Amino acid sequence: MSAISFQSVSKAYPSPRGSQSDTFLALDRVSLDIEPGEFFGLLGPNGAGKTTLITILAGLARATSGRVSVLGSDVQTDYAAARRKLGVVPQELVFDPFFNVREALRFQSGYFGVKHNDAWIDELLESLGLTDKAHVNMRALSGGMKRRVLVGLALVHKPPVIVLDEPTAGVDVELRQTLWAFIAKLNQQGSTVLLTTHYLEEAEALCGRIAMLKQGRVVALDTTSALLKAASGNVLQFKIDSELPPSLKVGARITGRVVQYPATDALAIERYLAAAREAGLMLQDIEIRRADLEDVFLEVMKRHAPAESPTAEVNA
Ligand SMILES: Nc1ncnc2c1ncn2[C@@H]1O[C@H](COP(=O)(O)OP(=O)(O)OP(=O)(O)O)[C@@H](O)[C@H]1O
Repeated sequence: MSAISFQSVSKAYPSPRGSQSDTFLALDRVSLDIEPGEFFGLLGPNGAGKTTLITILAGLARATSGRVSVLGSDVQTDYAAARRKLGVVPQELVFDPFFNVREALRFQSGYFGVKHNDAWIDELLESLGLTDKAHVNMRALSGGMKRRVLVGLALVHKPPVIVLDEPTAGVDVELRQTLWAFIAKLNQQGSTVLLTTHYLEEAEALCGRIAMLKQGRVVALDTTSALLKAASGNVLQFKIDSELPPSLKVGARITGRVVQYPATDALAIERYLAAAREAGLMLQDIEIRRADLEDVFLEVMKRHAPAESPTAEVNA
């Protein structure tokens, strides 16, 4: 039985541009099965549909069509069972301003019907670096601290499946490390983790398997190592003070002074460098590195070049 199963999930919203009968497909027949114990990454550019998929998984929105289940419990027809198996760390900082941290955790525990949970709550506070904030009102916490509490709230009922929607957005390096150490430990102990993030180095380090979404469709799905292997191979990287001639811009990614040129083989790199020399360019800090997940991501997104926004009629 899958830990999380999305079967041909579509979500249509009223089209922002069109007439009333037009719909905009935020998700287009997404099918994914995440196995128990996996650390799974869901990646995609802004607006790809990641949060929509997680919102449907959490039972907070209805899919227009398709089925979603958590460890065999359908999120619509068996909502309470599915919800109990799931711990969701939402992207937005939502919290009750009247509680202090410990009270919020106790309240959430009660919501899931878990009694005498103080030992686990203490462990959560400790693991998330919140012990000295236990009696601080939620209103008085910094953004990063609130995010730690959100993680605690999601885990308070010891769910076997943990969903993290951009948990490290706006979070300092220290908390990221604490958070990942804790989540990795829970994963090693058997929890399934579904993570969305824009920090691709985090996804590369943590996730065993990755799906990439674009415009509501799954455009890549494989193990992280297979995705990395299938990538171009190497990236030539250098800095430059002048403008690149148009011929050298083809296939290159330019960020300020830094130019990155993904290449399948050494010959392509040699050719590029020779052309740069011929053009009289002064390249600085030249290095050749292995393609990383960010290179793979950009390559996949480019391969699935922008299409018209998908519009379709989907049966409710
Ligand atoms: N309630 C809504 N009504 C209409 N359109 C919506 C609604 N919620 C999301 N959308 C649209 O659906 C698409 C997918 O949005 P979603 O938030 O799922 O993307 P995302 O991949 O999570 O993006 P991000 O990385 O920016 O968080 C976007 O085009 C968004 O504008």
